[in-house]
Amino acid sequence: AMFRTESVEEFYQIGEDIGSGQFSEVKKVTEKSTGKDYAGKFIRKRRSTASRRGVKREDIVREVSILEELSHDNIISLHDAFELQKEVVLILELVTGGELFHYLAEEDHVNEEVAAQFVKKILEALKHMHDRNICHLDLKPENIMLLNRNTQNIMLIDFGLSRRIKPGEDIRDIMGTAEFVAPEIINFEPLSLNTDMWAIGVITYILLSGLSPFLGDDQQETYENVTAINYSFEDDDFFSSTSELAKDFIDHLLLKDPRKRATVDQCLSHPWIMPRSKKQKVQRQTSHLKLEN
Ligand SMILES: Cc1ccnnc1
Repeated sequence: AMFRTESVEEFYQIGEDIGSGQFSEVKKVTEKSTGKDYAGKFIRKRRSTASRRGVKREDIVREVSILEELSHDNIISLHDAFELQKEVVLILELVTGGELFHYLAEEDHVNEEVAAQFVKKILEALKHMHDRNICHLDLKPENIMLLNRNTQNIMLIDFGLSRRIKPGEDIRDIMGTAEFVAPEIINFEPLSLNTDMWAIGVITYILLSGLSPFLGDDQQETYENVTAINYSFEDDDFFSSTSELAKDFIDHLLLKDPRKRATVDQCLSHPWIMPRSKKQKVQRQTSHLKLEN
């Protein structure tokens, strides 16, 4: 059996809230036998098929089996799992550097050198997944945590929507957060590893400018902006110092046809991520933080 059925409180001391999701709460927990701290993700089980609250047991089993298959420095590791009557508790590696989202809120936008390092780390974690035919399908700043404030070291933390993509199998039913979903998700067309690459384009755009490329006044408007690929770098206040390399990187990801988007390997060898010449390196550095005076 995948889940222990003893009481989690017998083995872990439950601490304070450190995060919450739609149907889950994350609390700091301490393993009694070792004194080590972890993150306990308490996921409410769906009580009946008619209900829309809670998570289907099979979806929790899928998240656990994907977490067990992955092993990478920038992907959260699973230490233990318990099943109680109303909920499942995943004991996850504890990350305390805060969400990339909150870092962005304080930093507004980051200079290209720093942004490129962040994106490279996210791409390395994503490569580990894509090489195993696993796609995340919910990449967004909230699901990316900082290991600590001063490095670009990140951790992917939430695999609730992740799927194994079997060749020929058709996945159409996933719906992540409007700002980050690819056109094929909105149009209920088949999803693929390339669906994650769209989200990398959106996250990079936000890292560089602090703006969300497709965000509208409501979800409907956001969806219209996404399906129309309605984004630009024209807003001079935010992109005047952005390099052509960075714009080229994003333009190869925010493409309607998933097959035309750069793959994770192509992104890792793009000159914005892996500058080949002094000139390309300088291009990345000349974009500077417009320091608010
Ligand atoms: C919120 C969170 C999740 C997983 N690990 N640490 C913190």
